[in-house]
Amino acid sequence: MPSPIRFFQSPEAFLAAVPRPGILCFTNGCFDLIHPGHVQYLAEARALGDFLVVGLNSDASVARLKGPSRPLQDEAARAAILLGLRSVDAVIRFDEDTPLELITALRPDVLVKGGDYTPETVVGREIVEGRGGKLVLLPFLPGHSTSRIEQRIRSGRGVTLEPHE
Ligand SMILES: Nc1ncnc2c1ncn2[C@@H]1O[C@H](COP(=O)(O)OP(=O)(O)OP(=O)(O)O)[C@@H](O)[C@H]1O
Ligand SMILES: O=P(O)(O)O[C@@H]1O[C@H]([C@H](O)CO)[C@@H](O)[C@H](O)[C@@H]1O
Repeated sequence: MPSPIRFFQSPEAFLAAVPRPGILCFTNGCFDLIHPGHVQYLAEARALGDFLVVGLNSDASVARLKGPSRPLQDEAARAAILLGLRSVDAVIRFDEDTPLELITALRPDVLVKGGDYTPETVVGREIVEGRGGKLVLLPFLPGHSTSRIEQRIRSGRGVTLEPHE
């Protein structure tokens, strides 16, 4: 029996397919090259409720946000890798520059981002808190970023040759 489709192309498709869980947690991002910081924070995000939805930037959205060298993996691949994590229950693609429309439609109980953000820089915080939900910023795992991995690849220098900070 194939696993149920868990990569949705819109919030409407998700809402039509998935009964409202108890506590719905939501986070979003590009998730181009998954690293330990992603894995840790997504596991912690899932533990905040009963269901974790990840809003995933489309390829065009990532390119606008991170530059023409990105994404390094297309949205289908990025979604497949996220859905391979036990902590991720569903992925919803969004093509806009921000997940505001997605968050407005989804009405999550918990909005989650990593510690590289502040409450003032998290899109959707007012929507979620205005409906009685909460924003949670999870600890940032230092030394891990997709950009850093990309830089290593482009420089031809692996971790053993990386200048020590
Ligand atoms: N090291 C980390 N520890 C914890 N959370 C992280 C870490 N890096 C990114 N995140 C979180 O992962 C989500 C997706 O971020 P993103 O895909 O931009 O990762 P990134 O590694 O920062 O990528 P890039 O270097 O391209 O900006 C965001 O919510 C962000 O807060
Ligand atoms: O992967 P990123 O760059 O952490 O994800 C971005 O997050 C932005 C964030 O939600 C702002 O609070 C979002 O606007 C952007 O579209 C990316 O998802």
